[in-house]
Order: sequence, then C-alpha cells, then structure tokens
Amino acid sequence: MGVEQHPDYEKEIEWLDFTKQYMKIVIKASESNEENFRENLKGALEGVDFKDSSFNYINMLTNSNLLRRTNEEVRNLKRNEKKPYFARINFKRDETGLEEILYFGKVSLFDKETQQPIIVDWRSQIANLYYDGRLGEVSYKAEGEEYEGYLSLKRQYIIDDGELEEIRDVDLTTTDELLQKSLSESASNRLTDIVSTIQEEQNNIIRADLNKPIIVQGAAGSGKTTIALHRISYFIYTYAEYFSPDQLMILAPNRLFIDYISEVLPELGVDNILQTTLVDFVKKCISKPIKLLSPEMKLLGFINGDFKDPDMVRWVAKFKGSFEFRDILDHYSEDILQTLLPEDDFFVSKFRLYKARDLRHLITHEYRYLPYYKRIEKVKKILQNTVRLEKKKMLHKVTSFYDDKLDKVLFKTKIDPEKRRSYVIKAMDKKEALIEEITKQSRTAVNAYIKKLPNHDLFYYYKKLVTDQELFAMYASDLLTEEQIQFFCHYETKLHLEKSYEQEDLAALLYLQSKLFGIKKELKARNVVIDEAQDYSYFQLIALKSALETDMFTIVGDLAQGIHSYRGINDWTPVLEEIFPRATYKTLQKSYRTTIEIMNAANELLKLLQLELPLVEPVVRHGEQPVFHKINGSEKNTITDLTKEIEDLYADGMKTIAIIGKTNKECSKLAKAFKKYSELPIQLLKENEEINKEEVVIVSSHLSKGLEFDAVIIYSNEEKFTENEIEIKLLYVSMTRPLHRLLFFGTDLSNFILHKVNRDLYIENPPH
Ligand SMILES: Nc1ncnc2c1ncn2[C@@H]1O[C@H](COP(=O)(O)OP(=O)(O)OP(=O)(O)O)[C@@H](O)[C@H]1O
Repeated sequence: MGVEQHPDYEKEIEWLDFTKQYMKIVIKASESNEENFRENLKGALEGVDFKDSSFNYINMLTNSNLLRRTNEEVRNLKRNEKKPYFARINFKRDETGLEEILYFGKVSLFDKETQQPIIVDWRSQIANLYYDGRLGEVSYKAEGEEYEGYLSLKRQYIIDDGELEEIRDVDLTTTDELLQKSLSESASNRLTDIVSTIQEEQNNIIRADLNKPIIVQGAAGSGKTTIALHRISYFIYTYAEYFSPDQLMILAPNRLFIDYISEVLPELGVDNILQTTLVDFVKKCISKPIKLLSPEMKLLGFINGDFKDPDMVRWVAKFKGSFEFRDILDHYSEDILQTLLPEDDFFVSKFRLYKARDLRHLITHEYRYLPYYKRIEKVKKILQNTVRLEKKKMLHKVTSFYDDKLDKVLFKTKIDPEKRRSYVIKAMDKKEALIEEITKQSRTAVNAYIKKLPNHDLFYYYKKLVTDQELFAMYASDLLTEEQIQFFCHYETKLHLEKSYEQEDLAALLYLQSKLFGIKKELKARNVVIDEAQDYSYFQLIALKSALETDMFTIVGDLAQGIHSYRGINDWTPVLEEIFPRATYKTLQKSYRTTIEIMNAANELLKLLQLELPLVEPVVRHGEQPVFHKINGSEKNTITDLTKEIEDLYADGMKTIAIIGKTNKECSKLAKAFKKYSELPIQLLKENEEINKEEVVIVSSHLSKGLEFDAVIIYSNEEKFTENEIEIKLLYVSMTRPLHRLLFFGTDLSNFILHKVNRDLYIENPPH
C-alpha cells in the first residue's frame, strides 16, 4: 500500500507540517535576539495558514520568551528537524477516559499555549507503551505510580528529509517490518541510533534500574554497544538535574572503536561524554608517561607461538588479573601504611606538640577514607596549623619563664653583683637562643618531621613488590608454588629492566595509585560504561571500582568473543557475586546484525568452544549462504579474483567491505599485493585510525571486534585459524562482523575450520 492510500494520510501530513513549522519557529525564536526576532518570526510564518488559533502571529510574539530554549535544546531540535518523530500511539487513560495521541521522537516539544505535547521524547516513561506494549489493556509506570489504559494504535513512520514516506500500523500479528527494513539497510562504518526499532528485551536493559549497576552478556550483534549508548542517553534524560554528561565515562577497547561509536551519542542528544580506553584512562590517573607494551603483542605472541613457556606466560597474565593478586596488593599496601606511621613524637624545640601515638591514630582511623599519602598531607597540615597556633604560646612561655627568673635574681639582695651579672647574661642568652630555636623550628620542624617518613612513587612500590623475590614470596607463598614465584619475579624483572609495563599491569597500577595517592577529582566519573568487557580482568574491574569510588557501571560483553580470555573474564558469576553484588544481570541472545545463513555457520564455531552459552538466535532475515573460494594460483591471480569479487559485492549494493586476516602480518602482505596488482582503493586499518568509508578495509581479526561491515571476506593464505580456543574465537568474531555477505578466501577449507562446519551451511568454490 502506498503511503497516500493510508486512511489517515491527510491527517498525518497535516500533523507533520504543523510539527515541522512549530519546530522551525521555536528554533528561530531561540536563535534570534530581541531586535530581529519579529523579522525572523515573520519569515518563519510566511505562507503558513494555521487552523489552530494558538498559532496566530500575535500569540507567537507574546510567547516569544516561552519559546526560547537553551542552546543544547536548540541543537537537538535542529538535528531532528528533518525527522521529528518515528512513531505514534493512541492511548486511552482509564483515569480520565480520554484518548491521547502521542508522537514519539528523539526530542520533546510542547505547545507552549496548551501545554500539550507535540513530540514526546522516546526516553519518557510513557514511551514504554510503544516499546513494550501490546495493543489492548496496558500500563506503564512513572514516578512510582502505575497508569493503566487501553492502547488502540501503534503506528510507525518513515520520514526522510522531512517527507512522510511510509506509515505502518503495528498489530499483534505483523512482524516488526520497520526492524526488518532497518536491518536490511547497509552499514555506514558508524553505529547508528535505533530508537524507532528498539526491541522489548533491549528496552528492558536500557531502562533497567538506573540506580544499580548492570551486566549484560549479549551475543555477537545483539546490540550491546548500541544499547549501552541508548542507556546513557536515557540516564542523562532521567537525571538531567543531578548529572552532567561529563560525569560519565565510556571505556572502549581502542581508539578505532571510539571513532566508530562517536556519532551516536550526539544523535541521541548527548554531548560531552568522556570516551576513552582503559590504557589512556590509567595513564591519566597515574599522571606519568609509561612505556606500555602493545596490548595485542601477547595475543599475537600466543598465536604465533613466540613464547618459550606459553603456559607460564598465560598463567602470569591470568594471575595479574586475579582476585589473588588483588589480595596480595591489599596485604602489601597494609604494610606500606605501617611504614608511613611516625614513630617519634613531634617537637618544636623542647615542646612536644603531638604524640606519635595520636598521629598514628589519625592516619589509621580518622583519615582512613583517604589514600595513604593524602593522609600524610593531612597530618602535615595539622602539624603546620598546630605550630602556627602554638608558636606564640611557646614564645610566651619561654619569655615569661626567663623573665621570672631574671626578676627574681635582680631583686635578690644577698647576691654577689658579679654573680648576678653573669647569671643575668646567661639567662638572657638562653632565652634568646630558645626564642631563636622556636622561631626557626616553627618554620622547619614540620618538613623535617615529615621527611623522616618514606616518600616513594607508585613505580617504586610496584617494582619492589614484583621484582624482589623475597618480598613477593612473603605475600604469595601461601598462594603460589616456589616455581611460580620464581618465574613471576624473573618475568617482571625482565620487563622492568626494559622499563616496560604490559596491559595486565594496569589493574595493579591503578589499584595501588588509588590506595596510595588517589586519583584526581576530575577523573572520577560517577557512572561508567564498559564495552567489550569480557576482555577485562576481574582485577581491572575491581581497580576501576576502587579508583572511581562507585559501583555505577554498565558492563556489556560476550564471553564467546573473549579473545583475551587468557587474561580476561571467563565467567560473569565472580563479577556479579564479588565485584558488583548490587548488579542486575541480563542476557541478549538474539542477533540483529547478521543473516540467518551467516549466523548458522558462526554458531557451529560456538559449539566448538564448549562455552556454557546458548547458540545465537538470528532475527528472521535471510541472505546468501557463506561462500568458500579456494586460492591456489599466484599472488597476482589471488588479487585479481579478490578484486573481481569485491566489484561484484559493490555491484550488489554492498557499501562497506572488509577483508579480515588473522594477524596484522597477513593483512600487511595482502595490502601490499593489492597496491601492486589492483586499482581498488584499500585501507590497511591500524588501531588509532579512522575507517575510510570509500575504501575496502583490510583489518586483522582482533581489531575487527565490535565493528561491522556490509560484506566481509575472511582471508587466509599463510596464516590458518587453528582449532584452539583463541583462534576459534578470533574466527567467530570475524564471521559475525558482516550484515549481509560472508566469503572465505583461503588455500584450504581447514584454514577456517570449515571442515568442522556442517557442509550444508556454506557453498564451496562456486564458478566465477
Ligand atoms: N533494535 C534494533 N533495531 C535496529 N537495528 C538494531 C537493533 N539492535 C541492534 N541493531 C543493529 O545490530 C547491529 C549490531 O549492534 P551492536 O554493534 O550494538 O551489537 P553488539 O552486541 O555490540 O555486537 P558485537 O558484540 O558483535 O560487536 C548494529 O548494526 C545495530 O544497529
């Protein structure tokens, strides 16, 4: 049915025009100053013949101030001018018996005259009726109250460039056609907002209790990243009065990923959120540059078999992210605190101004909420204050003591005058000397006292623990074998000789930093979103929670994509039970990204992983089966075949295409060959780069995590994906990147473990 045939077409067009004009007026009113407001308004209203009396020119003028909005609101209105809303409901409230027609969009707009909503924000509570509600008797909650009523209509719109293109009425029987349509569109190299097609299971996560942390285990393509960002938008909307966006932080796996998600938040009406990586965040917290080995080095080391003793290297990585290592650091820092406790009473000259016992009490009890070195700063301040207050008193005491003595001597009659003279001189000298001593020590005693306490930096403490075998054994001998202790300290000594740290050290560094020195106030986000959280270690999550002093985390991840599982999380239970006990736990099993055919093949790999995760359910969207192409000719022939395939994909409407190789080495070689034998524009993607839409992207499997493309070619010439946990996961990640088409180019089926995949699920060597 064409949009014009819809029975409500005329009414809908009228409402859309009205909404667009109202938006325009509000924008103009807000942008203009008093002098040119009238002129602008005239312009805005030109040719508009509103039936509604509240829209006449005079009314608009008198309401000009009411129409004004903050800059941010205007920005949001402008962003949505061309697509003011995406859905509508008809809801008859039991309370009033009146039917309300509500239009939902990404920004709210009210008729200032009547206070009636023109557009209702998708984040409002009543929008739940659109996302969750079936037609019929429904209810929604707002501010603790439950409102009941009858939902008689759920309608979706496609509005493009301000023009109404489609109207769809959703009832119980129709599948969500809008979702189908939006999923069949092509990837733009940037994540988009999904406000018009958020599914019920996703809506439950976006709106789950905002006062609690949340952990989401979601299948590849289930919308984890998208939903985490929509939850931020919902959070900001709900707590606009208490939170400003700069108190939120998103931790992404790399800068490439940040670029990938960067445009969604402004689209959702949220600006100014700190988007960073764990590495960059920790570097800022410890406020000293460190040489950090590339986070992927170890992964590649395992893949390439670079380690002499891979099991032990894997063990060190795992251990540094464990609860046990946290316990060791706890004990170690308790002992550091003991070294910071003063042993001597604090004196200025002969006056004892503070007992060591009292200072120790301050440090261990009164200031226990502070990092250790901050406690010492406090003590220093207290001593300085005490000295300031006591100085006069001390001077007075000394003066009056000697003055008394002098008085007595001077008025004593039976004393030899010579003796008296010498006594007086001595007493005067003593008095002078003491006054001088008090005055001088009042300036220096505090510093001298504090100087007696140790004063080391973070790196000194960390290095000492992990490289001094005797010291380390003191804390670790109950937990580790002698061989492990030896290997660990040897491994760390080697790293420290090169003045290097590795990704796995970030947890300990951040944890110690927060315990000993604290982190700057401006870095203390009050709410944190972690994407790809399966690659974090338990200790990294603990360290973040401890450093930021909040448990308000949104954690999304997929254990099946845990390519760093040697150091990362293999099970959410300890995270839930021991780190975020208040957290809500949710799962997402449906994949929205890819087709049934591609997901069926990827699910076969999931089976090989033997994780306790259910298989992924693709939403009903069919496409072509994955295809395997054997390469056996020269490099030139391979590139010619690939180029031809890519041209066909472009011809089929694919806009973004990636070739994924197992490692950077394979990718670099392929990129070089393309340069030599093909005209196709190619981008060999690096971690800190932005994706160029116009080019075919060549990217290594670990870096492709989180990204998506219309079509993906997985390429394996020299490097096969072998059947071990990490490589199966790398292949699984690569296979779940495409929206529409998946191809394998390799020397053998087994390069992609396809010999273990049901033969009916892919096509082998189709004729070109
Ligand atoms: N309700 C929805 N409506 C339309 N598109 C959706 C919906 N949910 C998810 N998508 C789309 O599915 C794709 C996958 O989403 P996203 O990247 O957020 O998933 P993910 O779980 O983070 O994936 P992965 O773990 O594989 O990186 C995106 O293109 C997203 O826009």
